[in-house]
Amino acid sequence: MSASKILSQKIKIALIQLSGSSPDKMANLQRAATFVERALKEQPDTKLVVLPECFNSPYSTDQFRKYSEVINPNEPSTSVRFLSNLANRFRIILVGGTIPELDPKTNKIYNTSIIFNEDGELIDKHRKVHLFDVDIPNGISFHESETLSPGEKPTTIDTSYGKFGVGICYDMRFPELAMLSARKGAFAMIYPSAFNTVTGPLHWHLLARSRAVDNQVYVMLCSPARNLQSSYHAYGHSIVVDPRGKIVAEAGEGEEIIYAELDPEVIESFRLAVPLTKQRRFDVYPDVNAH
Ligand SMILES: NC(=O)CCC(=O)C(=O)O
Repeated sequence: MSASKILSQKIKIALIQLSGSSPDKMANLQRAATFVERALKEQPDTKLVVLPECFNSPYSTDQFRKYSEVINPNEPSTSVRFLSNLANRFRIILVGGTIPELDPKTNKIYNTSIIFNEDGELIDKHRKVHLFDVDIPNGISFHESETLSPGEKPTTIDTSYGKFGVGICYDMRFPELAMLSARKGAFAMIYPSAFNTVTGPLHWHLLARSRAVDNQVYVMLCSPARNLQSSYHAYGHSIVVDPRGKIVAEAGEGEEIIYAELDPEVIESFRLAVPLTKQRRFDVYPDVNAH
């Protein structure tokens, strides 16, 4: 597939690094709306906006069920209705961070990203596939699986600009999701995220740049701002990396919006110069699925 088809035209994007969420869901949604409005005032051509992981609920395993919502496009829940209106009002594609999702059939809870088009339609959702379960001595212990269940499928979204893949935070450690989306022709991987202050300095930039270089796609990681009053200290540093592995925008640790323009020419020229897709040797590694 030619790169001009991968991304049909230049697109301006914004990542909103919101402060770590307060216990008040409605206040968190309103704050997200204020920042989206600010982004569109500062950069009126912005067409795609990303919010962080768990932007309207505490990032805490004992709180996920309490804040969970049933995601049903026919009966929109609080967050779905709010984000749908926001996307429609500003005519943007909105990757609405993540919210805890309750599946009413199974009573399971998922960490789920909901994605809206410019008309405010819920076009897809991604349930976090790889749960953040770690024990780092003298560092951090966190076990999402205490209350969350893992998603069961990769997610690639079709838009008027082309396709992008969605993963959630810890998902970025597993190259397979990005690889699958890239092979379907995605121009970018988007990860609403909330790394912590132990693993963030070690791996955040490395993983963003690796997924970009592996797949020659743009990579966007959107974090909450660091809030030392909350139980979980997010790393911040929301970041946009281009298909060459170059960091084109990066936030600090506080509340901030970062902007970037994704350019099909950057994808096309780098793929021509370093033609990885043509050079793959599935004859040498036939166990790796070519599709
Ligand atoms: N919210 C998460 O998935 C955190 C992932 C993380 O911090 C990591 O090191 O991986």
